[in-house]
Amino acid sequence: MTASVLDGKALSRTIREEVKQETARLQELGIQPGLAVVLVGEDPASQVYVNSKHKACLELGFYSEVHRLPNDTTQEQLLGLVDQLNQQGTIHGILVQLPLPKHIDEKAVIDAISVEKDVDGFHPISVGNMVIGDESLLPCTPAGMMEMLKRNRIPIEGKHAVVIGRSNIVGKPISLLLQRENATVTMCHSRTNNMRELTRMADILVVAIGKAHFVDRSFIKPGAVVIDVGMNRLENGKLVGDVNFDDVVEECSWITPVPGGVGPMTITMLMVNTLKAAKRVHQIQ
Ligand SMILES: Nc1nc2c(c(=O)[nH]1)N[C@@H](CN(C=O)c1ccc(C(=O)N[C@@H](CCC(=O)O)C(=O)O)cc1)CN2
Repeated sequence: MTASVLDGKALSRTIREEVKQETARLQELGIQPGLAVVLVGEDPASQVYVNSKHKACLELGFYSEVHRLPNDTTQEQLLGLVDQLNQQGTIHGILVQLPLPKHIDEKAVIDAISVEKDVDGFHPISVGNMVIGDESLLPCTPAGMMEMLKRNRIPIEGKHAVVIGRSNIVGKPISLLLQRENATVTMCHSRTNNMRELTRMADILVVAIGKAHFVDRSFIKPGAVVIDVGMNRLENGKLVGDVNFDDVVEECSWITPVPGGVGPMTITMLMVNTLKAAKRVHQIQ
């Protein structure tokens, strides 16, 4: 068996086209979705992501503000900017690029973002709403994964999903979203004993552990769907996932590549969330 590849770039193009059309409809009503992205410091990867977010906004017809602050910005200064953006009518979504420099408390900053503008879905109220199944903006990477499964009509209900990794940004939310679709979910992490015994029972395996090529074919149940959220830069500069793609591809039914899988969906779902936030504030269906 050779797996079909879940192409995040192609799906992103489709979804962005949908967002663009919906944005044009809003503009006829005098509404332009607006996103503010805040970057503190000069982390090279973060700069690339922030530029991509700005570019995506312009392509879709959004209003975009990028605030680039120096590395020695104080927490008070950053909270002051978040407060200003919370009040600003042209802004429907606020995203503070992570990671933040060590002297700034990430949680304090996320908590300060108005829930209505929390397009990252990281605010504790957004997380709480997701847990109880109420309407909320979902974290972009897990939301992107769900979209990849659903739009490719990959069955979730009744399936055994195993998630490796328990981060607040990926592992925990994707476990909840899969459970919401009636999967039976097992969570594994760095201290799980006999991890292979669990992963070999997985119909859907999500890997978000942050270790290059951690998963090989010995982890895989034949025919499984494998979603790789890892992004690891090797010394030779190559970007690889947490899954050894070449080793696993003949064992599974579907697989996401790195690059070109889940990654591109992250920024696309940010655009979807910003559009939703704008529609919600203007009470548009
Ligand atoms: N506030 C947030 N910070 C961070 C988030 C987030 O969702 N919210 N996620 C990541 C970074 N990120 C977006 O911010 C992001 C990561 C990866 C990609 C992507 O398209 N990856 C490509 C490869 C890109 C490359 O070559 O480096 C891929 O996988 O194909 C987009 C966005 C952490 N911070």
